[in-house]
Amino acid sequence: MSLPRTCIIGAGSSGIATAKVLHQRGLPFDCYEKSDRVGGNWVHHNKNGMSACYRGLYINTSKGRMAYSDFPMPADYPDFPHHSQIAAYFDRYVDHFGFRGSIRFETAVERAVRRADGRFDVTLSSGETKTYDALAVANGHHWDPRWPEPAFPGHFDGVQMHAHEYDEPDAWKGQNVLVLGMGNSAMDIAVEASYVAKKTFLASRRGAWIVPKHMFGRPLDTIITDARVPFRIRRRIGETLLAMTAGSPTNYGLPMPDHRFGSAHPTISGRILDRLAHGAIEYRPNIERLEGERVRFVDGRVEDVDVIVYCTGYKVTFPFFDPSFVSARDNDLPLFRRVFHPAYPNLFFVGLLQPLGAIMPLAEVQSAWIADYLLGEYALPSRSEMERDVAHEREAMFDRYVASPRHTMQVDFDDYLLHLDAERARGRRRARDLRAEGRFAAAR
Ligand SMILES: NC(=O)C1=CN([C@@H]2O[C@H](COP(=O)(O)OP(=O)(O)OC[C@H]3O[C@@H](n4cnc5c(N)ncnc54)[C@H](OP(=O)(O)O)[C@@H]3O)[C@@H](O)[C@H]2O)C=CC1
Repeated sequence: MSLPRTCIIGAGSSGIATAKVLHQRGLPFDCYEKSDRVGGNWVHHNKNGMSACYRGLYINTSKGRMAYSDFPMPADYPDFPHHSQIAAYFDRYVDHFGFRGSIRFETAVERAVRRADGRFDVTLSSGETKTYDALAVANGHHWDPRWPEPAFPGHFDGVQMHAHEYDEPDAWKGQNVLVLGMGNSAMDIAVEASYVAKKTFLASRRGAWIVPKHMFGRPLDTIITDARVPFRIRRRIGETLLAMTAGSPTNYGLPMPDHRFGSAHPTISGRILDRLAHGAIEYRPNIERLEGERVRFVDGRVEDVDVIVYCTGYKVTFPFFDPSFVSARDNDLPLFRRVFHPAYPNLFFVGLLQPLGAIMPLAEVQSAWIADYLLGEYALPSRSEMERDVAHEREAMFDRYVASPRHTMQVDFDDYLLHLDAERARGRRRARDLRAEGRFAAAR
């Protein structure tokens, strides 16, 4: 039997992980990338127009935690590398494993349609249409800006921009800048603004537990990670450590979060608390309305503002699918262990998750799992079993996390790896049993 041929959409950090695994395991594939180079979000001024990378971007997960398992980051890289180092690392990864020739650059997938026989017709920006046995979607989820919905009432005479457009703060010299949001974009942009702007305001609709990049001289993401320790214990340790170091967010003029530590995507910044403590950034609650050159906040205060930067997150979008086939309303796309679509077993999503940790090593293991499946070494559970598993996982996630479109695909890094390992082993046993019963082909 000939091996199935896969189309990989995107050569960012997830797409190249899939390409590398399929390449190494002898599975045929083509990877399409809109840009002229690999690296996706980590390529500053990426030609594909999709990168959210700004000049001063440093990753907030440590290099040991974000590297692929068999390709460490250079020893002379700092703990939290600059985007240029990360993009160079991805480039070297592709050349080291020798699969650049299977990536077609400056070629976008414009349409992907599942045929009656289950295969995919993929239409490219070149005008060609090619047919594939399987489709791996790795088009990223930090490129389609989410603006406040509904927009704030009133009108604003200054500049309004989304974090996705932000590059550097130089033009804000002498201006009043308002940064909205409590995620990592807001932290970085408010800090950068605070060095040049006349005044920098940070506003949000809820508080956050802001964690530093280091603790005890070690990257924070290497501490309290053991998946064998129950989450409630890890959470308590995290809360205790935070209380002993930064203390209450209210010490910095920030609101008390309406949730416990670990119930929101982590906000990581080694600098924001200092800038708040220096008075270089002032906190405000959410915007109530825009009033020309001023902004009114929900606590009734009004400030003169020249620039508003909406750091309000991103939409999960698949422009190549008909929305009636697959779409993620409010960023929600239920998937079996964040990879397999229960209704379409030859449709995979890679890196479509928000870990407490880095995506890259998870994308690598997801790809190995996909390769197991394509090679017939792994058999999926039945559709109803997958749906039950998905429902169970979602219930736990929605129970733990603050209700928000940013919390629809959260995973704990180490727990996820552990669970995926266990599922791969279960699927190998299923494949063996089905093969013994002579039913394996039907299952695929
Ligand atoms: N240095 C690094 O490595 C960086 C990494 N990142 C990563 O990129 C991803 C995206 O981060 P980011 O861009 O910060 O987006 P996030 O989705 O993480 O955060 C969006 C923020 O905007 C708020 N928000 C959304 N809609 C509204 C609204 N209508 N009114 C008021 N507030 C609103 C959210 O509040 P609520 O919680 O209430 O929904 C939240 O505080 C994350 O994975 C992040 O970790 C980003 C920047 C730097």
